[in-house]
Amino acid sequence: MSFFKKLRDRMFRSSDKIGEGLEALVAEDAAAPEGAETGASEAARAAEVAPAQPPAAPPAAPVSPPPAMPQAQAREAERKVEPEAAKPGLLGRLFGGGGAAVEEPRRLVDDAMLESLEEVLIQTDMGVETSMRVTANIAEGRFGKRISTRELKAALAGEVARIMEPVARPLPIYPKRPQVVLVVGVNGSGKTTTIGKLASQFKAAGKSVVIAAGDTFRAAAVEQLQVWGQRAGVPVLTAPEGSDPASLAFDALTQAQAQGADLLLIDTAGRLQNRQDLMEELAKIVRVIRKVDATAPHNTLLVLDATTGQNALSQVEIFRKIADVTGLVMTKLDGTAKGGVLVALADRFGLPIHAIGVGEQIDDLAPFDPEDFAKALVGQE
Ligand SMILES: Nc1nc2c(ncn2[C@@H]2O[C@H](COP(=O)(O)OP(=O)(O)OP(=O)(O)O)[C@@H](O)[C@H]2O)c(=O)[nH]1
Repeated sequence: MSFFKKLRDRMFRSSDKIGEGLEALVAEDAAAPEGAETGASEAARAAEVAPAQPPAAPPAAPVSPPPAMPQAQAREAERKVEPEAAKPGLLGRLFGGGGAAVEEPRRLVDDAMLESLEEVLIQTDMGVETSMRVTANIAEGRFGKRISTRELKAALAGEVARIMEPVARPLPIYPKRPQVVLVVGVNGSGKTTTIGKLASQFKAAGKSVVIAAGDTFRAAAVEQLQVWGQRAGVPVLTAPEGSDPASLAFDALTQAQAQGADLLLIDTAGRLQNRQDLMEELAKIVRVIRKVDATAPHNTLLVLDATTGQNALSQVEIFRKIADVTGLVMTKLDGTAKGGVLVALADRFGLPIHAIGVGEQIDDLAPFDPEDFAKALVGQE
């Protein structure tokens, strides 16, 4: 299965939420009583969009309404189109061509519609600021026109992809051996799983990988890494429970160097309850590994759990203060209604998003593709 298909299938809750929200938003207007929303200011705004459009005279021929037409006028034109659309010719019906004449429901892009759109986006955890910016961009050039769900989804996917494009960068691979990747993030965000997946994928790509189980406070995390290591055929260096993670990182880097390994992945603890301790622990790991290689760590990956929604934003803020975060991995995009938080993250911090996780298996981690993500997020086929 392609990763896009998997992403689209598994991001069902986000896509459902946005997709259904957009359909409801368009349908709302289609179901509204004729002319109900046609206020003076709206007509004026619509006229502003298309100053050359004569405001009152309906078109003589039954053609589709020009998009910038005031609402009442547009509806009038639509009514004239309907009888044609409802009666496809015999040949058309025989060969299934009749369906093409069925008009898609459309909604006027006005203030009320844009407000509803903003709400739909906020519900997916895109955040207020980003939702407002995206909505404003959607409005540009479309205000006063009538838009279908399909067009709205395409426009939205385009906007999301545009925001995400600059941050979509795979984990950079340097000629430096071993390349040291420090992996940070709160407990349960998916650090261990991500390290396991990365190790397996790099190993499968022919790289030699070493893992350091630096969360020495959680025996379960160490065991989990050992399982991943066995599965991937990658050595996992461990230390006794409660011992100094910096000392383990030092040993691991020395060993990785001696082995001529390509990549050293260092897991870390994620206890944010005591931020000061964690800060000191991470700073010490960095200090100590720099005794072996002054340029290490070459990447500091922050692993974020998509299901935490807006909380991911504050985690980035905190971890940027305690570690020199160079890139993000977003896990658990499967089964969350909060996938929009990735857009907020990109918009707010501009940190590279290296990979996304959509499940617990090795191949459920893939480089971040902005267009696939945007399409999956808005439920576009
Ligand atoms: N559905 C889903 N589950 C995931 C994904 N990534 C990780 N998980 C699960 O999330 C849970 C926590 O993942 P861990 O990798 O243990 O997280 P951690 O950050 O290492 O947590 P600690 O070991 O407590 O520090 C596990 O049950 C994983 O299987 C993902 O992309 N999708």
